Amino acid sequence: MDLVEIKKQARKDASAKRKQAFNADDGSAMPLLETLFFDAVQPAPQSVISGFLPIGSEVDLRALLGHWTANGGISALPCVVGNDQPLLFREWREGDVLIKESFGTVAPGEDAPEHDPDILLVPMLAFDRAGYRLGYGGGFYDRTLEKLRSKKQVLAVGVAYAAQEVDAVPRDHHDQPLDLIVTEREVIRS
Ligand SMILES: Nc1nc2c(c(=O)[nH]1)N(C=O)[C@@H](CNc1ccc(C(=O)N[C@@H](CCC(=O)O)C(=O)O)cc1)CN2
Ligand SMILES: Nc1ncnc2c1ncn2[C@@H]1O[C@H](COP(=O)(O)OP(=O)(O)OP(=O)(O)O)[C@@H](O)[C@H]1O
Repeated sequence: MDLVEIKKQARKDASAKRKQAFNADDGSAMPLLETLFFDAVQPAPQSVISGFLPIGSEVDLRALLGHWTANGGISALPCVVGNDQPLLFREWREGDVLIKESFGTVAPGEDAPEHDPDILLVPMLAFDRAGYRLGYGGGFYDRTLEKLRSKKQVLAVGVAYAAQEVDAVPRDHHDQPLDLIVTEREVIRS
């Protein structure tokens, strides 16, 4: 099997596992993840934190991002510019109008200020303890982290249910490792 096939199978397995974890969650997972994140990272007040709005069984960061903006911080969401382009990030607070993009995601409109985030909360299907992640396969976060890391210091934080851990994510040369992974159970530093 080549890497593309291996990744495809891994995505299928990971997707099923994530759905299970999502369905088993009694509502306690996100508050636990949020507390672990803020305790571990202690973001400077001026930090821009990017998250994402959940699709399917992804972790739901809305409360975390809402608490950050309620405390005076800036939260941002990813915007897809093109299939082979890095993501852009635009400021967002609860209640702001969102526009539909391809891939079943929504994003802030062009009137929302653009930011290069200092801390990126990164969605994933699966992760391993070395800090590697499996996404949907668009390569969006790999491209985005490569670009941002060449410009400034950023902290890439993978967020997921603990059950999404695997022994080793199949690795490509362009895969950008995460600095930190936070689940409802623990913080993993790679
Ligand atoms: N919530 C969220 N927003 C995000 C991402 C993400 O992974 N999650 N992205 C990360 O790059 C970017 C959008 N890119 C995406 C690329 C592919 C798929 C995708 O393949 N979606 C599945 C449906 C998944 C589901 O419903 O569980 C599909 O279309 O089959 C989604 C987003 C930016 N915004
Ligand atoms: N830095 C990069 N420059 C050019 N192409 C890239 C880069 N990173 C990834 N790609 C391309 O993106 C595609 C998908 O990569 P990969 O399987 O690692 O995605 P993923 O990490 O699962 O997805 P995502 O980051 O969108 O959640 C591959 O075809 C790869 O060639």
